[in-house]
Amino acid sequence: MTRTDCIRLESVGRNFGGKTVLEGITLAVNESEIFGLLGPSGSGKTTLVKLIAGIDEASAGDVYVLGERMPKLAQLRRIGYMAQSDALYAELTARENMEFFAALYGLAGGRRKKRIGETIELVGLTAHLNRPVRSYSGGMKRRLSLAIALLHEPPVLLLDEPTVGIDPVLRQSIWRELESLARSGTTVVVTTHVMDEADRCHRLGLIRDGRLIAVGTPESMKRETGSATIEQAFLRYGGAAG
Ligand SMILES: Nc1ncnc2c1ncn2[C@@H]1O[C@H](COP(=O)(O)OP(=O)(O)OP(=O)(O)O)[C@@H](O)[C@H]1O
Repeated sequence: MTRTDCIRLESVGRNFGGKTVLEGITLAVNESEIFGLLGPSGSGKTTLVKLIAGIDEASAGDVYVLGERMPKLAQLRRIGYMAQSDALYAELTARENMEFFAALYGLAGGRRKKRIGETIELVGLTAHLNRPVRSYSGGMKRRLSLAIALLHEPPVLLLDEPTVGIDPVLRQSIWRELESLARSGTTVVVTTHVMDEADRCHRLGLIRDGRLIAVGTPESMKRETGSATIEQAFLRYGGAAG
């Protein structure tokens, strides 16, 4: 099957002050792929996702999403981004939050209503739609943030630890949805610490100390390192912290 690059990073680096957080990242993510970023805490996963989302700008190299050099404001409508810390309005209800973001993404009328209903259902919050977000638990806020990232059916989904604080049953249904979205053409980049989630990704990028130390399918990574699990493969590639 011929597939095109959806996200392309060329020699990307990011420094904060004198500190190098990402260095020499070259990577292509295909259309319709679920690509997982795996790495220890502080290895640079969030920074990389923010560069792809166009929320932050690379200090070196180039980032392209759907052929456009990032950052680019007009890409907002083509990207669904779920940050690690929830960007929600606590005093507004879930519905009001969703209405706000739907308007920002240019969703109107019947489509807006339909998408709010569909995405809130997916994350299991339909019964809580009219409650103010300040009364939500941490896991409920994560779920609402995920629903918002999915609202406008973006061709590119960037999810930073989307299932933290979400129970295993709901986590399964969210993964099934991500797989179904990918089958219908959505490109998904997801950061995770959860090894069984890593196994569900089509390909993985292992990050350590701001560098991409390996890229491949979960199976090829296990085979190449003679490992039974992704965790073991990661350690054999040199992913151990410290
Ligand atoms: N705005 C910033 N200014 C200075 N340093 C930063 C900034 N943002 C990130 N960093 C540093 O960059 C490094 C990578 O952080 P990042 O959040 O990308 O890691 P991560 O792999 O996503 O970690 P975690 O899994 O804990 O979320 C860390 O050392 C962090 O302190």
